[in-house]
Amino acid sequence: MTPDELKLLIRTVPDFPNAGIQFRDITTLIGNGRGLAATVQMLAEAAQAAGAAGIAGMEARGFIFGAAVAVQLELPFIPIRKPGKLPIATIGVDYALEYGSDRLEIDPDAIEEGDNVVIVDDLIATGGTAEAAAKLLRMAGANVEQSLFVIDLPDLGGARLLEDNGVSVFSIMQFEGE
Ligand SMILES: O=P(O)(O)OC[C@H]1O[C@H](OP(=O)(O)OP(=O)(O)O)[C@H](O)[C@@H]1O
Ligand SMILES: Nc1ncnc2[nH]cnc12
Repeated sequence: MTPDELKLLIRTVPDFPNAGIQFRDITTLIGNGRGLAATVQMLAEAAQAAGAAGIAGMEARGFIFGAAVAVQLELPFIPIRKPGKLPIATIGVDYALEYGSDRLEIDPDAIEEGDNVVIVDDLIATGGTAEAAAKLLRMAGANVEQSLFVIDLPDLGGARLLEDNGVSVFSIMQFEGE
């Protein structure tokens, strides 16, 4: 399947979770087996090209794609979790969302110093989540140079924010001015 065909599998829901937000829902993409497989394949090829030694994914939607990419490449998966979920002393970063704020935490021992870790998530909007993830992974010793997304919303400037932080951005599809 092509990126344009995959884009047709995304469901857009207006005014969710707040008025004015066009919610790009991946439920309909992952509900299509061929679509899910093609998406994971594209992300895995990009992760391999970036020389990934590990894949990090953000709870919850980033777990779907990140874990699948890690399995495909036989690489470790590093879960970046919402607060209070890990049963150990964590390191964490607070961040702002398109519709609210949150916090991400990881196991500080999950990464070997200097490991090339690639970030995978379903969507980049303001980039706040991915910027926080990159900061956390770097605090834990990772080398973070590449991030991969199924969807980019360029109007919200997240990709630019990440590039300004030294993290390249790859996305399969974009929703711009629509
Ligand atoms: O670029 P940003 O403006 O930071 O937004 C993108 C983030 O928002 C969504 O996650 P959400 O926090 O809604 O959580 P979920 O994966 O648990 O649904 C999405 O999965 C990204 O992680
Ligand atoms: N517009 C949007 N659609 C789906 N997930 C999102 N996360 C942040 N903004 C989003």
